[in-house]
Amino acid sequence: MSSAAPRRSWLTVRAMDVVTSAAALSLLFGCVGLLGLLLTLRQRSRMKAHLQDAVVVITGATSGLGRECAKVFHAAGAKLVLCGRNREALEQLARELAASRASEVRTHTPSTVTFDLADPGATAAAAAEILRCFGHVDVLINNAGVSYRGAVLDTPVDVDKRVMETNYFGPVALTKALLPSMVRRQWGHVVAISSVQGKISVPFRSAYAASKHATQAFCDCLRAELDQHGVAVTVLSPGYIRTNLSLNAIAADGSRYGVMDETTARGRMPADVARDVLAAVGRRQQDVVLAGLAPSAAIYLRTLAPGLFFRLMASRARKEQKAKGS
Ligand SMILES: NC(=O)C1=CN([C@@H]2O[C@H](COP(=O)(O)OP(=O)(O)OC[C@H]3O[C@@H](n4cnc5c(N)ncnc54)[C@H](OP(=O)(O)O)[C@@H]3O)[C@@H](O)[C@H]2O)C=CC1
Ligand SMILES: CCCCCCCCCCCCCCCC(=O)OCC(=O)COP(=O)(O)O
Repeated sequence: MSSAAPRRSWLTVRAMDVVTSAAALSLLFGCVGLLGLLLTLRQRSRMKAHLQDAVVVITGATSGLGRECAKVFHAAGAKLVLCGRNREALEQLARELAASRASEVRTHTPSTVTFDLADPGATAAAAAEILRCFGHVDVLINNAGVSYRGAVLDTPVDVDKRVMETNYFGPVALTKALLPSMVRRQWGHVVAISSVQGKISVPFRSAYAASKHATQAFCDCLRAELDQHGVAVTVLSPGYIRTNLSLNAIAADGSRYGVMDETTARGRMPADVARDVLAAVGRRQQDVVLAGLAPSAAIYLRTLAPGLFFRLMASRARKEQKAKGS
């Protein structure tokens, strides 16, 4: 007599195995997808919570990237302290932002603090004034900066110092003046608007590239030291942006360069870069390059094949020198 239990063929058993495995895999992928979605949603809501009502200080808010950062952080609900040298331009921007109704979130009337980052005597008083605006600082965005155009051979060291004062020593002094209050609260965020030229140096930008490399190095040390105090550090390294940077650049003889370079004119719109800055700050990212393929590849080339990178830069220097001569 044969058994009552139905006998399954080998093929049926394999097919059932495959179906079971596929179902398990789908469930697994589904769970991973759902987890990813939940994490993204949590990150977004944290990002919003992080910036809503956060006190955000922006240096160099009078023009270019700083001005656009002011707009996007204001629209995200941040309490802004706008810094710069031109009081009237800062107050005008604060009035414009206060009057704008382009946000769904609760917004705040910005405060302004006027000071020159290149004046070492001004920083302590400026930091105290910044702290008085809203009582503390959550995010310091060191954005103000000046570029430089010239050959090392033609440039007196005074010019190097001026660039370093604005791009490096000023922001370092301001950061140090605001850090104790962040450490006391075990919360804060220092952001540096560096440049692709903080990672690679291109000819005829010695003072500028040096100031941005110094910024990167300072921030990398700062990040390591302040992690234990709840203070985050973000270095953003943009490529060319369509601003007044080249117009305002310091020439080798110390004068204003005063030319809108083609590279600058063809750069990204500052409003787009500002949105990337907002996202990186919201996520408390550590190091972000905001540049296209060629500059990003050049950064890797500098590390992986330095000899080749240096040859390319030397040839670029010869070409530029020749073009200037003709
Ligand atoms: N444009 C570009 O291609 C790129 C720019 N960056 C960086 O972006 C940042 C912003 O520059 P960007 O918007 O392009 O250029 P802008 O020249 O348009 O803006 C520079 C800002 O810095 C301020 N500033 C300059 N010197 C001082 C100082 N001594 N004290 C206080 N504030 C000062 C200016 O204020 P004031 O009105 O008083 O002059 C201005 O608000 C800079 O750090 C720059 O290096 C990085 C990569 C590419
Ligand atoms: C494996 C292939 C590698 C290809 C490498 C090609 C090398 C290309 C060189 C690219 C140099 C990019 C320089 C970018 C500079 C830049 O974006 O700077 C941003 C600024 O801060 C602009 O300031 P500036 O005052 O110089 O206008």
